Amino acid sequence: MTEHYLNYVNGEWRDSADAIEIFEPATGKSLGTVPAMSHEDVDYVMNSAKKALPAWRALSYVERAAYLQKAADILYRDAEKIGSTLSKEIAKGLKSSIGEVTRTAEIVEYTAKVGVTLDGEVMEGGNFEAASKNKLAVVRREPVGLVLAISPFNYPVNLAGSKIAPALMGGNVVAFKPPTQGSISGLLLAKAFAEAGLPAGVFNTITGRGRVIGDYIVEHPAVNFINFTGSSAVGKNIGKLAGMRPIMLELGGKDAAIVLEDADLDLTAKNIVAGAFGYSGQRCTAVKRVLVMDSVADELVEKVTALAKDLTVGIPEEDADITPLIDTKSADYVQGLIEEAAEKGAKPLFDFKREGNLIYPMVMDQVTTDMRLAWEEPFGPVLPFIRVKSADEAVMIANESEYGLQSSVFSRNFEKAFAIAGKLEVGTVHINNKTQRGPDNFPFLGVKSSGAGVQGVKYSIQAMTRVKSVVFNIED
Ligand SMILES: NC(=O)C1=CN([C@@H]2O[C@H](COP(=O)(O)OP(=O)(O)OC[C@H]3O[C@@H](n4cnc5c(N)ncnc54)[C@H](OP(=O)(O)O)[C@@H]3O)[C@@H](O)[C@H]2O)C=CC1
Ligand SMILES: O=C(O)[C@H](O)COP(=O)(O)O
Repeated sequence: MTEHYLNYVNGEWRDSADAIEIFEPATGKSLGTVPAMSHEDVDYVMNSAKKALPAWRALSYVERAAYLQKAADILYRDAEKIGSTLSKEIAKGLKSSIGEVTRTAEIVEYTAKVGVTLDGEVMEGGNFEAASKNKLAVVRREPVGLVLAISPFNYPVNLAGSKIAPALMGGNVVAFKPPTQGSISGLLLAKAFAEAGLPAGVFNTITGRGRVIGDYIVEHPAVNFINFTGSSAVGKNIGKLAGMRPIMLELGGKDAAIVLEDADLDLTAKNIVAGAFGYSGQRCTAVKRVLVMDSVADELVEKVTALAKDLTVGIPEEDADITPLIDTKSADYVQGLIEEAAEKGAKPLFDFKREGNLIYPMVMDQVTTDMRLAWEEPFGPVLPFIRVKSADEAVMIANESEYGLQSSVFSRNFEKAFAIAGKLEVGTVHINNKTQRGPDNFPFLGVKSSGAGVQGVKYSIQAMTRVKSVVFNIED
């Protein structure tokens, strides 16, 4: 018998009339069931959260930080337990899954530390005009209210913690909807917050299929801020439904690694392989295309292929580098991109191999801009090489993407790399390193179809709070 997990609402574990069964992607075995919340269940979550808001926002920063520190300690303690379920639920290598939980604990702990240093300010009207010299503004940050946090399947715990902790630190109450494939792990994360003793209603969970309850929770009038990570399609829909309410969207990407003639090719190859194939390419920040100068393309392709050949393929428990993709639809999509590119003349450097949803790593050379693989996000273990004649051509192709999450530039010429970084339409450029979100105190954002708003501990707290000024008019 597998376990039936419950939602955490208003300080209690609650069931719903319907349930969803969660299966392990790697084995097809049942991992347990979670409630499928109805609209009435959702209303109860939102009402409970709203009731808890006044007392929570009235607490001092140090009091809220103490709750977060407790939650972080519990997450450190339970990292292996939560990580082993997470590994099964989303077919992520066991070590990386435990690492995801530990990284979440680190974010929660750091949020508690940074939160207590964020001060308001006092402003003098006389700095603008002499006539206002008697006006003094006390500018402080206030919570936005009820934050709806929605995380994706590939980081169900970490991309939840990185929203929940800054929201709570800012004095907000939270309704957290984990991805369905990842909801058991999301509810285990909730257990840590529950054990930390947060007052009832401050933190709540909502499980249910996004396509069934997604629009309802997003449009819910009680919600004041939507903090979402996931696909661009769902994100754009949320943007439309949000109306005047502020949002944070972290969406898809097609991150390019631009490799110049003078790059250290060993370092470049190592970074490209780690960046492209980590968690089988199911990362928004994965290296999703290489734009390499013709003159060094052969050598780089050879080095990348040699490293990719050594990637281990298998099941998450064995910590294989490449594990089965999250579902059949995703695996079919990746296969379709590979086949279309091959039909149009791209050169697969390995034999295509697929067992169920397990796709073996694939490197494709001679990919050109008429192929879908040059533009679409596979979210799987396939790495296209596009050969270019100049840095300008690389920048042009990089910027033609509908996405704008991150890019890498590999070069020994720092000035040249810096100049290229300035031309790339993305949120972050990494010089001589793979694209990646962390360290988690850095700003993390996407432009164009890759998102809206800025994440990163301090930035997330700022995004989910707003300034309020009280102006004193002082008699002479
Ligand atoms: N830029 C970034 O930081 C990141 C971006 N991503 C992107 O996310 C995608 C993969 O994640 P995936 O989970 O498949 O993305 P989805 O967009 O399918 O789902 C993300 C979350 O949204 C929920 N959801 C689905 N439909 C709705 C709706 N109508 N309204 C509200 N919520 C809804 C899902 O629930 P349910 O599971 O129940 O459907 C899930 O919790 C990739 O495109 C990837 O690039 C991923 C991680 C980081
Ligand atoms: O979901 C994603 O892919 C993450 O936001 C990327 O995080 P990472 O670069 O740390 O894997």
